[in-house]
Amino acid sequence: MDYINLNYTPKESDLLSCMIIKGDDLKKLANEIAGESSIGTWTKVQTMKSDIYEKLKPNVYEIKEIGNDGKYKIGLIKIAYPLYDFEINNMPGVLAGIAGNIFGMKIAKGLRILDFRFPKEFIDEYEGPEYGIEGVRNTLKIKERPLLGTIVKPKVGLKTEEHAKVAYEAWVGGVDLVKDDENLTSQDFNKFEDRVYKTLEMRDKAEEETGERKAYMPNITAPYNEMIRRAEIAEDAESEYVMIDVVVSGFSAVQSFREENFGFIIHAHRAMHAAMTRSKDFGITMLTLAKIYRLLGVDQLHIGTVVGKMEGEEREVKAIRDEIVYDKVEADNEHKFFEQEWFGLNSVFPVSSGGVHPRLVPKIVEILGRDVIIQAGGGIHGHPDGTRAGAKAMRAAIEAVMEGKPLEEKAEEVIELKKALEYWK
Ligand SMILES: O=C(O)[C@H](O)COP(=O)(O)O
Ligand SMILES: [Mg+2]
Repeated sequence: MDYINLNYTPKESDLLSCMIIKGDDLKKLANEIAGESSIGTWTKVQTMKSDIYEKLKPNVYEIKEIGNDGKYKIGLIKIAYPLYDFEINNMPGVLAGIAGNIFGMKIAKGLRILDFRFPKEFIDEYEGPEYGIEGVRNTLKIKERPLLGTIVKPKVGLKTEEHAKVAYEAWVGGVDLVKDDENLTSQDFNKFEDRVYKTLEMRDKAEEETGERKAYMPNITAPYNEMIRRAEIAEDAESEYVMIDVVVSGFSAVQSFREENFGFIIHAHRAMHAAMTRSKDFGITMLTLAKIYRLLGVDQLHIGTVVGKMEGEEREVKAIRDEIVYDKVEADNEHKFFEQEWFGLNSVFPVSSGGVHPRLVPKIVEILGRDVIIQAGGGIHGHPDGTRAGAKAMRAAIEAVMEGKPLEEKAEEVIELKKALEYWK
C-alpha cells in the first residue's frame, strides 16, 4: 500500500497531523505510520477493497529530512486523513487511530506528534468550553485583571475543617479561586462531600466579608460514575466550578462529563501530561493536548508558567496560549505547525501554576498577558506570616502590575508583599 503522495494538496475537510519521526528510511517509516494509524497493517490483506483504499487512505504530503542523531535519520512529516476515516464525535476513538499503535512500532525509533489541524466539520461536533474567558470573568465579576488562585497546601493531609479554614484565609486575603490539589480526592481525613459543603460555607462567609465574588474548585477526579456523583454533590452545594485531572481521567471521561451539561465551569489540571509531552523522542506535545481539551470543552487549563517550577519554555507556553485563547491561529513552524481556525468555539482561560510566588507575577503577565489565572500554592501558604498574608502579597503583586508599578514600590504600601519579596529572592 502506498500512502506517500507528495503532490497532494490537503483538503479543507482533512484532519492534518504533523510529527517528528526517526528511523533508517524516512519514506518507508512515514508510509507505515500512515497505514497503521488508519487502514493498513504490516502486510497486504486480501480483505482490502479498492473503494476502501480510495475513500479512506491517508496522504503523506510532506516529508522533510531535518537531521540525524548519528544513527538514525530524523524527519518532519505531515499526513492528511480524510474525515470519512473517523467517527468524529468520539475523541478516544479518533486518537486510537491517529495517536495510537504508531508509537509502539519497532521501526519507529522516534515519533512525536507536534500538532493536529482540526477541520470545521470536526470542530462543529464538539461542545467546546461553555464559559471560556468571558464567561469566567462574568461569573466572577472581574473585568480586566488576571485572576488569582490558590491550591490548598499541604497537597493532602489537612482535615476537612482545616482545609476550609485555609481556603477562607486565602479568600479573605484576596484570592478569587481556591482549588484542591490534584491528588486530593476523598481521602479518609478529608472526605469529598463534607469538604465541599464546609469549604463553600467559608466561601459564602468570605464573599460577605469582602464584597467580592469567590469560588471553590473541588476536584471530582474519580472513576466516572463516582465523578458524576461528586459533581451532583457540588451542584447541590452550589459550586460554580468543578476541577478534573483531565489526563489521568481520560479523554472519554472529559468528553462525557462536558456532554452531561451540568453547567459548571470546568477547571482542567494536567497532572501526568509530561509522561506524554516531555520527551523529545516519543509522545505528543502539550500544544496538541491543549487543542484536544479545548474541543472537549474545559474552561480553564494549566499551560505552564515559564518562570515557575514546571518545564515549558516561553515560546512554547505562548503558542499553547494562542491555541486555546484565539479564534484564528497562525502557524510558526516551531510549535504551531498548522493554521488553526476555531470557528467561534469558546476560548479556554490559561492557568499559570507551579512554583509561583509574588516576585514572578510581573513576568507571567508580561509573557501571557492579563487573561491568565495565576495560581500559587507554596507561594501563598509558605509566606512567613501565613496564608492570609501570602494571599495579600500575591494580590498586591497583581495590583502592582495593573497600576504599572514596580513590585518594590508597591511593597512600600503593602507590608505582606515586602515580606514576601524578602523571603523569596
Ligand atoms: O496544582 C498545582 O498547580 C500545583 O500544586 C501548584 O502548587 P505550587 O504553587 O505550590 O507549586
Ligand atoms: Mg498541584
